[in-house]
Amino acid sequence: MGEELKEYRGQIDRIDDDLLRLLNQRAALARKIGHVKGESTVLRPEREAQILQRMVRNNPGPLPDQSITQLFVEIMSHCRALETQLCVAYLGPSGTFSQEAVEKRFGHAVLGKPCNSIDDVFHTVESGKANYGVVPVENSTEGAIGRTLDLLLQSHLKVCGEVMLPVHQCLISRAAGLSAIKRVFSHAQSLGQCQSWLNTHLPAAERIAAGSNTQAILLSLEKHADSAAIAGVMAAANYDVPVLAENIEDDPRNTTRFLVIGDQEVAPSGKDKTSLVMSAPNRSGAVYDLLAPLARHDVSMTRLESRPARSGIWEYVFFLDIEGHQLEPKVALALDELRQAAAFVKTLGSYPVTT
Ligand SMILES: O=C(O)C(=O)C[C@]1(C(=O)O)C=C[C@@H](O)C=C1
Repeated sequence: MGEELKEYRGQIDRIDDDLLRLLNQRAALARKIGHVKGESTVLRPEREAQILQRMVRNNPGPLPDQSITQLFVEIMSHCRALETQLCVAYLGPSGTFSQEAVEKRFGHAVLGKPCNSIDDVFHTVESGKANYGVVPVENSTEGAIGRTLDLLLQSHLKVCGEVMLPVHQCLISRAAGLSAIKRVFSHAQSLGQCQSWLNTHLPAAERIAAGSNTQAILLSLEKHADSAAIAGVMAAANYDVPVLAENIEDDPRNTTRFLVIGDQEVAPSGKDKTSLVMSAPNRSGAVYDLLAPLARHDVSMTRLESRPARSGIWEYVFFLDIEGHQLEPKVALALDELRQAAAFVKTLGSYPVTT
């Protein structure tokens, strides 16, 4: 037993020495690439997506694909930081799911900049105080985040990527137990994601919407004997509040999709999607006419969301995600025809698909 352990640990030490050498060789190359790129953009989402796809495709195991992805996100994060340290704005404070989304996409070698609101994330990136921003755009249980859609319509920023984050909610409190809880604070989205659980386990508790889940924790701590908050485990740990119940979201597949926004047009990766927003002229069959060019050129639509246009009552704009990059010939043709059929079209960006 002792000999076997020593032998295996010896092998691990030799592999770690190799890894150390190889990681530094990789980092030195990234630094050289940084010099070749000069003043141009350091982050290349298409290249990072291709690296991750290739590593997953070639993964022989036993490490699961998800672990390989996480490891290479971190490796690229640290290599990228030798070229320049990126600043990424997100809906704060720290401990929110938005921060988790930043770490999932960019790794840990970036400077996170917590902002007070989604508007603030957009302003921070627009004014150059951060290189990128990460904003929630839809949740699988609660649907679209309207404010993000409205701001995408107004802003000159582009969508440079997406992050899918499984969201697991916890009931956290310093109260003695569930029976002591008279009120539950959380962001309206999180309260919505846990409605059935709350109806069953805390039917009499008042539900109070807060600006963020972290703010909800702070509010609940002011009256800790009879208050609770709904938030993620990371936020619970940050504030050292006991978790009374885990995975209380109504749908265990509950996922929030975030968008990466920035002042950059992303090149094709080979597996991309394009987000756009458009409005239809006010006549019968107009929406059908808008979608016909997509069907004609065999471009699949993965999402269609309508939103009040704010230019007139009962007028709408439509947010679409379509498969493919806007530079791919069939997508470009479909978009050209769409521009002729629509009253207004704005391409929000093409970016690599993630799962
Ligand atoms: O290939 C590049 O352009 C690099 O800068 C290297 C690298 C990497 O670590 O592989 C780092 C940052 C970019 O976003 C893409 C890839």
